[in-house]
Amino acid sequence: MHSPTTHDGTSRRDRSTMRDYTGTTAIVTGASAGLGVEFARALGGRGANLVLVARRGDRLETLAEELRDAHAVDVHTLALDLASPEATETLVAFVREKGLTIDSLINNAGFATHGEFITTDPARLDEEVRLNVGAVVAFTRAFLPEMTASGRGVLVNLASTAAFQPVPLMAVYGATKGFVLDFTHALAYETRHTGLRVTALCPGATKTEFFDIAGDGARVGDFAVPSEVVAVAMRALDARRTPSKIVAGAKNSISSAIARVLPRGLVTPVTARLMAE
Ligand SMILES: NC(=O)C1=CN([C@@H]2O[C@H](COP(=O)(O)OP(=O)(O)OC[C@H]3O[C@@H](n4cnc5c(N)ncnc54)[C@H](OP(=O)(O)O)[C@@H]3O)[C@@H](O)[C@H]2O)C=CC1
Ligand SMILES: N[C@@H](C=O)C(=O)O
Repeated sequence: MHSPTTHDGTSRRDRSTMRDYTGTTAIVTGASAGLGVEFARALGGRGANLVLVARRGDRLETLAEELRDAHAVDVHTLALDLASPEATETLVAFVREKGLTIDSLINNAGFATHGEFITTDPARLDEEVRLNVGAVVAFTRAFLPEMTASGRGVLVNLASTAAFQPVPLMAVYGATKGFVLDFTHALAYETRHTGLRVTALCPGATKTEFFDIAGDGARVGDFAVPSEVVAVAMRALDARRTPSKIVAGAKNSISSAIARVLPRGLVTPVTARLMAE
């Protein structure tokens, strides 16, 4: 993927000054690595208090200290497996116990598996669906009422350029991100009369721990830098009108727009070749 700074779905006329999140509270899932860390830094830098969630609590605490020192915001951390059946109940109980009201939710935690579906560990596929889809739906449902009532925050769901076409060798991952994209478009419409800004962020390959987990074969195109991808998202969230989908990077914007309209019989074998390289 090439420079993500050139396209964020906003016109020059839409651009406005940076939004201030002071006094609001944002949950960032998957805040122990990659894009989640950068979302936490970006929101904390604009004054948001934070609830950081992932399994590696030590990393969350290190980031929390950094953000408290740098921005004087409140940062809570919760070490939790978000693919576990009790994840939603635990997260909601944690938020209520701290007396917090949630204004923003960044549904960022997710992972992929590269390889033939037929030989992939079924337990891993189950976890992938529970995290990439189940947690996104459940957390959104849990916090959407207070987020729409507040009208001061954002709902960002991490989709992917993988959302725009079937992805052989990452069949489950591509389908989960297709779900996230359409789910988010629908929610953006349903909440259009509230102040909540709702968007699906669609990065291409980005230099994070993602490929350590998915396997390097998962990558298509050049790497983007995580902080730049998040900067693209933050700019689109600053705009007077936030689009319900943000594709990071001009090249990705063009290829995803083409992939979306091509017949599946054409785009699927092309994607299969790219994924097998
Ligand atoms: N990097 C890329 O090329 C792209 C990434 N994306 C999407 O962006 C999002 C972030 O990915 P990225 O930052 O790249 O990946 P990373 O692997 O760097 O980070 C993933 C984060 O998710 C957390 N996570 C994973 N599994 C669980 C779990 N079961 N419970 C709680 N937290 C979990 C990890 O924390 P921990 O291990 O501590 O639990 C980590 O904080 C994902 O949804 C991904 O699909 C989309 C397009 C491209
Ligand atoms: N879009 C990335 C994953 O989601 C990739 O290019 O692999």
